[in-house]
Parts: sequence; C-alpha cells; structure tokens
Amino acid sequence: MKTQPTASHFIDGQYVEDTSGEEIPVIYPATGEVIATVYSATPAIVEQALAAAHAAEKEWAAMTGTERGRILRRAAQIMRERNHDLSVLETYDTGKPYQETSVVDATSGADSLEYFGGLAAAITGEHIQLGEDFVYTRREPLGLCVGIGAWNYPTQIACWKGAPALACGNTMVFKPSETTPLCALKVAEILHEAGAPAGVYNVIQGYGPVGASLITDSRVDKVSLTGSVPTGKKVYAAAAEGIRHVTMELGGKSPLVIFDDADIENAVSGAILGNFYSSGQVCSNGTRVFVQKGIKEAFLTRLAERLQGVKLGDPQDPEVNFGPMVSEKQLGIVEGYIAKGIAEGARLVCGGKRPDMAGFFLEPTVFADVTDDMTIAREEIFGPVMSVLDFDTEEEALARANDTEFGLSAGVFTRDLSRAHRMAAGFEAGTCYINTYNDAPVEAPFGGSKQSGVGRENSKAAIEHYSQIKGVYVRTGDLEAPF
Ligand SMILES: NC(=O)c1ccc[n+]([C@@H]2O[C@H](COP(=O)([O-])OP(=O)(O)OC[C@H]3O[C@@H](n4cnc5c(N)ncnc54)[C@H](O)[C@@H]3O)[C@@H](O)[C@H]2O)c1
Ligand SMILES: CCCCC=O
Repeated sequence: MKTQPTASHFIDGQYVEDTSGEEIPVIYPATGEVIATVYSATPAIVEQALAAAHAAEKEWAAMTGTERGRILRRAAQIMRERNHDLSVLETYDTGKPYQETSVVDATSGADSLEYFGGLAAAITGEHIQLGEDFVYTRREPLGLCVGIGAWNYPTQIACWKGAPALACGNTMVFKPSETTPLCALKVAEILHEAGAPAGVYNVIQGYGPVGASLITDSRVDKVSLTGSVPTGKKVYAAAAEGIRHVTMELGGKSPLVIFDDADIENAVSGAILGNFYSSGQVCSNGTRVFVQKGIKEAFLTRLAERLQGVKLGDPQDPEVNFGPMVSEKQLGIVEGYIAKGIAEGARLVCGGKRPDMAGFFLEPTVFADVTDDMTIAREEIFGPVMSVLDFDTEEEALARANDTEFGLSAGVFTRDLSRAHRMAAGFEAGTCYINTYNDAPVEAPFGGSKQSGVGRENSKAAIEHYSQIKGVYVRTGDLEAPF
C-alpha cells in the first residue's frame, strides 16, 4: 500500500504541500522504518487553513441540517466501503493490529459520521410560551472549531470531533498528532468527496507549537483536544485567553473493581480488554485492577493462562492480536514505569520485557501486590501494564478507586446488581462499565470528570458542546415603559 500521502495538509478542499516546514518522519512501529514524510505547517499554512475554515462558515451554517446530514452520511458510507484500506493505513500509522483496526477505527469513525449525520436535521431550538408573548430559541453553531488529536485512535478522533462539529454547522481545522499524521488526511478527503464544501474540514500537520498557534487565533471559537492532562492544562489556559469553548478528552488511571462473586471468565476478559487492547494505549483503560482477596489467586492464574493466547507479530497479519507501542519514545516511557514497579516492590507476574523482534514491541505485563502509593498505581502509563491490587470490602474498594486526580472511566464486575449500581453511582468517573469494559458506542456519551476532562464526545450530549443557544423574546402587544 502507498503510505506517502499526496501532500501534508488538506486545506480548502485540496491537498497542499509546503516543504519548508519542519520534517515529520512517519515511522511504522512494527519495523521502525520510515514509511512516509510530512511537513509541519508553517505560519503561512496555518493562516491558509484558518482563512479557509473561516470563509466556509457562513455557507455551511446556512445549509439545512438535512443537507449537512446527507453529506456526513455519504462520507460514512464511503468510509465503510474503504474500510479495508483505511484499516491497513491505520495499522501503518499506529502499529495497532489489523485484527483491531478492521473492526474499530474507520468503523467507529463511520458510526459517528452516520450518527451525527442522522441527528443534524433534528438540531433545533424550542418554543416557550409566556402568556401572549413567547420566547423561541435558536441552536446555532459556535463557528470555527479547532480539533487537536492524540496518536492512539487517529481516524476515530478526527471523526469524533469532526462529525458533531460539522453536524451543528461549524467548520473545523484539525491537527492530528505528529506521531500519526496519515489517517486524518483520509477523513478530510472523504468528507470532501461526499460533498462537504471546500474549507469546511481542513487538516494541517505539526508538533505542539502548531496546535498552540491555532488556539489563540481570533477567528477560533472552540478547541477540542484529545491528549494528556499536562497538554490539556496548557490548551485550556490558552483557550481561556479568548473565552473560547473547550472540550478536553484527557488521560486517566481508571479503576476496575472485581468482586468475589464475579464471573471470573468475564472479569478476566474485562481486565484483558481494559489493559491490553491497542497494546494498552487506550485512555480509558482500567489499569488499576482491584481484585477482592477471595478470588485474587484464581484471577491471576486464569489471567496468566489466557495471556498464553497473545500473538505478537506483523500487525498487518490478521492472526496477530498484539502490536507494538506506537513509538520508541512511548516504549521507553513504559519500560521506565516497569522498572519503577519492580524497584518499588510490586510482584512481576508476567511480561516486562521487549521480545526479540524488530519494532517497538513490549510483552503484556502484569504486576500483582501493587499498593496505592506505588508510581505504577498513580500515574498514567499508556502501555500494556496491568497493576493488580487487592481489597476486602466494597467501601474500601470504592474509596481507593476514587483516590486519584483522574476521573475518566471505571468498571465493576459482580453478580450483585444492587452493588453494581451502587458502585457506578459512587465512582468519580465520566464513563462507567458494569460487567464489561471499554465499550464506546457513538450513541453513548464519552468523556472524563476531574482532571480527565471537560465536556463529552458522542451521543446527543456532544451537540451541547458544538452549538450554543440563542433566546429570542417576542412581544405581541404594546410595550410599556416608566417614562
Ligand atoms: N479522553 C480521551 O478521549 C483520550 C483519548 C485518547 C488519548 N487520550 C490521552 O492522550 C494521551 C496520549 O496522547 P499524546 O501523547 O498524543 O498526548 P499529548 O498531550 O502529548 O498530545 C496531544 C496533542 O496535543 C498536541 N499538543 C502538544 N502540546 C500542545 C500545545 N501546547 N498546544 C496545542 N497542542 C499541543 C500534540 O501535538 C498532539 O497533537 C494520553 O494521556 C491519553 O490518555 C485521551
Ligand atoms: C474506548 C475508547 C477509547 C478512546 C480513547 O483512547
């Protein structure tokens, strides 16, 4: 497959190149080879993208929701037809196994285009009767939205931000992560092919400073970031300078609580899905696995058995179910955490090493006897490292689960439904799971509380974050005044 894109940026309905920007090598994580080169946006490219998105605002907002929705749904259809090629590209961009990308990434992107395309015509205001007078509300777009993406789900993130933004009548300039610059260009190309007018959805490449330069431009009305908490703090602060709307999808250190009465096979499945999918590079992962003491050893034994089913290798091979880390840098960060886990006294149950193969592979790693104060239990690792902690009571588990500055997700496995709902109500997290983990359908809200974020993506809730209400008071009779 050709991995070199036509050009680095997609602006105003066409590919645009400017090789005077800083070179960004695109590295295939499974081999370490450079598979493409793109160039970071220069100030002139940033200006071109913002000007195009600004100029497109009025025409796009003036279209009916039905017209906008039809374009988004057509784009969804094209994405589904090209699922194979888009999945192969996602695997080159991220290193995630084709076994995953072929059912998750373009699929989830298409779901979001289809869902918000379907909602577009239903985005309306309301009528509020006040005696003979009345108020009506108009739900209006915010204007120009900037999207900034992380590297773990490049197609999905480009769509989860673009689809609701465009459905509400906004335009977008999207900057993917410099680590995975390829997939968002395809999203832009497909939206344009589906009929989105030039300038409605633009993609430019670049490192952090390019993202930073977008946020403070006076034409920008909203910034939606998917990234780490430290980046979120900077982006939030920069957006505040112009009182811009924000959505912050940030990191986590989520708890997964497994009670003695849980179905052990399902609980092990949840722990695997919540720690090792995408080689552990998922924001919502349940990396603090609290296991009640009565089933701790049985859980660890069955987990070790199930991990025999891990198949590392060429991620493009549909039989392979475990890919490399996205980059050498991320591999080094995760190895650093593994070393800390060992140094601080956690028991290494399995993994912890690089296998003898090219690329940035790391074995799935499980630590047991982890305590709340250890670094691996407190900081987001963003790699295939599961920490197993044990507990006695429900109250204790809930208190310890919530003892973190993060609040992205939380899960519970139990057969006791009352307890399951008590736990879900008590978790300080934006997304909770009962007897499952990491499902993220577009119909459900997704996002974090505490330092894990602001706002929600997906579901009807996202409409609130990409539109604003205007109230219009209408008087039908004469108007009295004091003088
Ligand atoms: N909550 C979610 O939905 C979600 C989803 C995926 C990933 N994440 C989080 O993303 C992180 C991993 O991704 P990452 O390493 O790419 O994150 P990151 O914070 O390093 O970078 C995210 C994006 O921000 C850009 N950026 C960096 N500094 C910037 C600045 N000062 N101004 C504007 N933009 C800037 C980067 O170029 C990149 O595009 C993890 O913490 C993970 O939990 C969250
Ligand atoms: C389960 C959805 C994951 C998105 C963030 O990494």
